[in-house]
Amino acid sequence: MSNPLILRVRSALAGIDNPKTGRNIIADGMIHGLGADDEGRVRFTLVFDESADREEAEVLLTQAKKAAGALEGVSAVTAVATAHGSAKPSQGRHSPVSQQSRHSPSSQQSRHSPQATASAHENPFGLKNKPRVEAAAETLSGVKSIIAVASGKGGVGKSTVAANLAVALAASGLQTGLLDADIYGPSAPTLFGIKDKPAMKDGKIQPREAYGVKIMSIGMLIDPEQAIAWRGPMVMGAVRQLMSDVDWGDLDVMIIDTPPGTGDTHLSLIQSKRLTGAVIVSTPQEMALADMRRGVSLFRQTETPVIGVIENMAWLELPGGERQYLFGEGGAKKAAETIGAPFLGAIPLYPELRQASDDGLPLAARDHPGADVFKDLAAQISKAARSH
Ligand SMILES: Nc1ncnc2c1ncn2[C@@H]1O[C@H](COP(=O)(O)OP(=O)(O)OP(=O)(O)O)[C@@H](O)[C@H]1O
Repeated sequence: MSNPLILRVRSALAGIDNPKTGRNIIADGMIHGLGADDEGRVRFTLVFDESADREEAEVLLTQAKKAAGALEGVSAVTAVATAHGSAKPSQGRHSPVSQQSRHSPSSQQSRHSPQATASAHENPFGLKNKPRVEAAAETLSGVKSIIAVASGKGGVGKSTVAANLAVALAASGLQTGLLDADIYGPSAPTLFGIKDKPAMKDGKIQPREAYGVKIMSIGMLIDPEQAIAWRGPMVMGAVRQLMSDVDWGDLDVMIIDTPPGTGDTHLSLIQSKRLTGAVIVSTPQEMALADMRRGVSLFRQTETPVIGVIENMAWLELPGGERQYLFGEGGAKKAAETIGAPFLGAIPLYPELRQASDDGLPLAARDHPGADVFKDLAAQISKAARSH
């Protein structure tokens, strides 16, 4: 989901320290949904802990906006600060730092109770009114297995992995769909080079098709900036409509790219009772691992099988063939063993993967060693999906 401008913004933001941890805000994983369009309009969300105070959030937000806005080629910056929910499954992941009542019982209730679907916000795409998420999922009767790709933390490459897995699954002969439900930072349009809006036919949204994968992204339906402030009922409505208003037809497997963390999207998917299982993507370093454990725990608590853990950006291969472990060696594998989740494999850091993603040409569809890595992961996932 990045382009050269995004990379420059990332490095400018990496110059801003979080006084609480002494690390920069990129290293702390606080920047989510970073995007930029051809006109140089940049957007991102700055995600804080629930414990962060409002003043501190506003200072960092101002600094971040200023740093991005000062870059050549940036015409506008839209950024908001949100609070990161705790890992408790009864809470959503994001709530605005500025919102006074974010812990109030009524806001908890409205997030996840079935009655929440009766909210006026339940129809975010402005389509016809729909029943609850469980019922919406019934319209996916032609879809044999549904796999959520999740990560505890942002920026670990979850969307890149989800997209390439979908391409590899399709290449293996399976009818495959990719539902990009990463509400706060949809990437599928960039990863597949899809620019235009999807067509409607007989009242249903038609998924796009690329590399044999049927693709629908929330980013094809709305401007991601609109979704930044969405909470429980809106998110639930969006997930429901991505399931029931899209003409998915018959699929062997549907991959769902979820937002980082554990929040309303995950709960909506779990409530749909259609998840075959979840795959967790993590980088090797400790901070990402702590979040990964929380993700695994949410799925386990709700009896959603954890198909396994994928370690991304595991190492960089040097020209002489040596491996450089930039984020530590084998951390995700060890963590998977500790928590008793299968380890599916490691994906190295491929500079070409980032380029391929920016160019809208998934690496899994190319003649590249990375394509074999995704092929192997896809084979394990489809085998596991058949057994669940
Ligand atoms: N194995 C890899 N090698 C090189 N670059 C990678 C790799 N995996 C991901 N990337 C790059 O890292 C960046 C972040 O990846 P991506 O957007 O998939 O992460 P994410 O976890 O989905 O992020 P978000 O939290 O914003 O949803 C992108 O520029 C992507 O191209």
